[in-house]
Amino acid sequence: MFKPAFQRLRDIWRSYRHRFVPWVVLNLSKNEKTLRKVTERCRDKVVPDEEVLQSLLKLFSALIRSHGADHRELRAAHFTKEVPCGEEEQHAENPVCRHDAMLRCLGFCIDRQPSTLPSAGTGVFVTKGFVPGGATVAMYPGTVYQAYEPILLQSISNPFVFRCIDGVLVDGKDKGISRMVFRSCSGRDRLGPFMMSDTSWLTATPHNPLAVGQYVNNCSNERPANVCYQEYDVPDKFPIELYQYLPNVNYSQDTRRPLRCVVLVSLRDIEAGEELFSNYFTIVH
Ligand SMILES: C[S@@+](CC[C@H](N)C(=O)[O-])C[C@H]1O[C@@H](n2cnc3c(N)ncnc32)[C@H](O)[C@@H]1O
Repeated sequence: MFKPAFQRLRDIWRSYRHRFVPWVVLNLSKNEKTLRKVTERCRDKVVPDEEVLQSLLKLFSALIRSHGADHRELRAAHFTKEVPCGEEEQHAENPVCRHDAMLRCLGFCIDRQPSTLPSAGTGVFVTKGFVPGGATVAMYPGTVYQAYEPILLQSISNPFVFRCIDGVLVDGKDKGISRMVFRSCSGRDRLGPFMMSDTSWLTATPHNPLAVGQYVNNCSNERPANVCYQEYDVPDKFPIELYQYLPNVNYSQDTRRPLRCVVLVSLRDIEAGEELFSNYFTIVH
């Protein structure tokens, strides 16, 4: 009698698609109507991986072009003494340029701002343009831990640990030990001149403007979800020079599987000024 009940409980717990423990445990009962139910794991993807890939390639290629163009323009200006020495790097890292690239390529901009929900801290908003349904709106940055890898220290009081459907964890906290781990793994994986991940999501001005998905707040009965999480494994054909914009890195160098990223996809059209809300609880039957 006891065993089947226990097993049922264990199965329900394991079937939670995404868990931000312990916030989920404390808040699930208040927001039961917001549970997202999916009948099969493979049906959970709102858009095909190829569409996610095309959006990322479009944005990252524009970012790399605008970065190069900034450098060229500034170098020229520098020679004609229009730009004082030392400002070149500053301009090339200009967030306005990156947001322009995003607006041109994807048709919208997103950014962090204080949430519209009381006591929910920071949230993510569409600040310009228009997001059509089915668009890749944001990325969830962080260190990727396989299900069997230890994360105990990093997970203590950490509301940014995201659990994928297969038990892979992504630690998106930009402070403390989580920050140190990300920076160290990112430095380790550098391939000659190529950076294999982007550490700038740890700052207020990420080079990849999509990499703020860890700040998206949970929906409520009054504020339904307008985005959802979707796993995305980086394919072999991903251009090596564009890895520098990926905000994820494997905790272990020996991981023998494609790099796991998590993207947020829009569930409907979203207008400028709207806050993004995801669903922290999804049950896969
Ligand atoms: C992944 S973080 C999201 C970013 C967070 N808003 C911040 O400023 O750090 C998850 C935490 O955000 C807060 N949060 C998310 N959704 C919320 C909601 N609907 N109402 C209140 N707090 C929320 C909770 O504190 C939760 O532990």
